[in-house]
This record gives sequence, C-alpha cells and structure tokens, in this order.
Amino acid sequence: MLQFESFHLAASTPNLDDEPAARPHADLLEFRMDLAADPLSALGAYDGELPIMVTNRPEWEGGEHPDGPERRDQLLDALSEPAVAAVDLELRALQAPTDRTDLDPVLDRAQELGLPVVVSVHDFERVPSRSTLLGLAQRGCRLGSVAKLAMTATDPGDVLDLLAATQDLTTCGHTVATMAMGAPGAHSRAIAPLYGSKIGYAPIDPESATAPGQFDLATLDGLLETFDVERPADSKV
Ligand SMILES: O=C1C[C@@](O)(C(=O)O)C[C@@H](O)[C@@H]1O
Repeated sequence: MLQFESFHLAASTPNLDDEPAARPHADLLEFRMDLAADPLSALGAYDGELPIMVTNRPEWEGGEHPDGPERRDQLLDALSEPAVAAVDLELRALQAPTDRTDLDPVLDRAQELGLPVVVSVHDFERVPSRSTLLGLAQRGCRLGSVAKLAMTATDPGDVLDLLAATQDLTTCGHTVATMAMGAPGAHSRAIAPLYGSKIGYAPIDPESATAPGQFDLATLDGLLETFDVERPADSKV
C-alpha cells in the first residue's frame, strides 16, 4: 500500500506504456486520465510494476476533462483496478456546490478500499498568503490523506511562503505535497521535500510536461539524490 511517510516521485503521464521508462526514476505513476484517449482500457491492460495514482483533472482546475458525472464514474471504475493505489481529488470537487459534480462518492469508495486520497488545490495565478495556504491544506488533510498545494510563483520570493507553510504543516503532523508552478518556482520542486513535501511530479519527456516549470523525471530524480531526499526505496534496504 502507498503510504506517503517519505517523499515519493510520481512520473506524470497520460500514457501507461511509459512505465518501463519511468521505473528507474519514479516511485509511482500519476496517470492523467483526463489527457488519455481511453483511460479505462489502458488501466485494464496495464502490466507495469509501478503503482498508479489516478487523476482525472477537470477543465475548471487546469485539466482537460469536462465536468460531469462521467468524470466521477471513470474515477469510480478506476478504483477497481488492482494497480490503482491512490487517487487525486480536487478540494473544490468535494462537498461541491450543486453546479459541480461532487466527488464525495469517489472519496468514500477510496476510503472503503483503504486507498490514500490526495486532495489537491491549484492556483494558476499566484501563491496565496501563508494563512490561506495553511487553511487550504488543513481542509484537504481533514478530508483525505495528503493535501496538495500546486501554486504559481511569478517571482522566486513567492516560494518562501509555500515552503514555510510546508514546514509548519509537516511539523504539526499533516501530510502535504507542495510545489510552485512556473519557471520562477521550479527550484521548489527539488527543495520542497526538504521542508516536508511528500509528493513531486515530473514528466518523463520534458515535451509532455503536465504543469509549467516541471523538471523532467531523470533530472528531478538526480536533484533529489543530490539533496539526499529520503525515498521509499531507501527504507526497503
Ligand atoms: O497537481 C499536480 C501537480 C502538477 O500540477 C505539478 O505542478 O507538478 C502536475 C499535475 O500532473 C499534478 O496532477
């Protein structure tokens, strides 16, 4: 079972055939179902070794899936696949207003199955204040196992509040994943784990980035090693 006690590097991809290329560097795959042509067939045919976290990002949170019950039902079906070991759900899709498809049934099913739920929040314009970050992450942690804050830095200084919030939340016992999107925040992807962030994301091929400012997988893996970030494989030895 995936437990995010140490940092995990996710290879973010819409193509599960990428698994052999990801395996030397990644601890799991983030399968971006919203970017895949036939995600449920791909999951059914998967025979890779890395565990899969499923994400079916809606258009209103920077993804490509239109909102609606199909997005929820695809996630519910995905949870039945044996390789699926975690799911990412947007905070704004939980306890959602009536004009948005509510993903509470997916949260409930994941919890019945004992699967970790990453509750994510994205801001494509800014890094909000430290108190806002703390509030968002605390709500995420109340609902799921990991609160993810993917915020946008327009200046390297923006990263400071994100790192401070990461450290405060971790010290209080919360499990968080944090990263600053955009080129000015790219360094956060390598150093946020030093402040407690438990998940990072990288595309195998830099051409297929799933967010602005991502390093490719091999590069981020190398940086994490340089900074001696503890990874799940280290604890298996
Ligand atoms: O939410 C996240 C984080 C992310 O946006 C990033 O900035 O690395 C990449 C996405 O694929 C993932 O679902």
